[in-house]
Amino acid sequence: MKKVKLLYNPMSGNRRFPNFLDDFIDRFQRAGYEVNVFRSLKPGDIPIGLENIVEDEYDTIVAAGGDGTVNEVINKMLEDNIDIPLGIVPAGTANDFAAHLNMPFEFRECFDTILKGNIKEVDIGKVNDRYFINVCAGGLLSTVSHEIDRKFKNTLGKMAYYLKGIEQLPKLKPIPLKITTKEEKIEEEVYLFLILNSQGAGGFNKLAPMATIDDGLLEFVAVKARPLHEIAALFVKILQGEHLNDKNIIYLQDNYFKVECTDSTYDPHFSDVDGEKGPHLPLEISLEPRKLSVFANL
Ligand SMILES: Nc1ncnc2c1ncn2[C@@H]1O[C@H](COP(=O)(O)OP(=O)(O)OP(=O)(O)O)[C@@H](O)[C@H]1O
Repeated sequence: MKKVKLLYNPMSGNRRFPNFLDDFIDRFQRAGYEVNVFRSLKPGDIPIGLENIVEDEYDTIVAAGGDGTVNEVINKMLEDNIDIPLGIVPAGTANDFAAHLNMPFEFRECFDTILKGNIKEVDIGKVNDRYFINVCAGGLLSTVSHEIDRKFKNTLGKMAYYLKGIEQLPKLKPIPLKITTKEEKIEEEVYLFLILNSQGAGGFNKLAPMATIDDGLLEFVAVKARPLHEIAALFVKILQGEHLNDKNIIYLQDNYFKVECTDSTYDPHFSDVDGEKGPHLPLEISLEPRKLSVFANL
């Protein structure tokens, strides 16, 4: 008999996933699977659900939650060399990575998509010693996801990110950055920078319209620190995915970036990694090509 391990975060998104547990078990059992379920009881629990997995014990792992939950799952899988295809159920708020894989947002349809078994090998980013699936960011807006009250996020969904973002605009503070890739070195003051594996983050789904998750490249997008009236129009362009040629944008593609703050007195806050708090600058970011097998609807 085949075996599937489901790990779910009951607090992700609008908390609806637990209502679909019976549907999940029903569909997988009918497809000939024995189902093993792990419920994350508290923040940081997810890796426990993948402890001591024996090689060949499972045929499929399914993670139901947002990007933060998926991040915890893939970190544990890659650290422990668990080479089992991963299905992602977009039960979070933004679900940027699942959106890029075109996974259906209706849960039952998503279960069926996983059962269809279309597997894709995807690139995985690494920031310092942690893996990320989707994004590593810093500056304005990147702390939004850490500051949003969970209730606010659960009720308002993606809108919560936008509202919190607007609330942060008056706090705009440039970060003096040095960005080093294999090819070039750039020094520039920026308000925000993102290093993306897929096309979007935080529900902005066209931040890096050229990105694909198996091209061996990460996309660096930064907004230069300029007076607000100069960059106001840029935000509309960003929503439409038409910002890459704008003079106030830095856009790079590479598989390695070093991001440093050039002013030692400046506190660059924390970075954001897949919507959760990440390390302080400096950041050393690399890409591991086609490192993980995931179920996709592409
Ligand atoms: N039982 C739990 N109760 C509260 N928080 C949890 C629990 N299990 C995991 N977490 C925490 O939830 C966070 C991840 O949330 P997740 O990203 O899945 O949902 P989201 O924030 O709603 O969605 P998205 O990241 O797509 O916007 C992680 O910080 C994780 O440690």
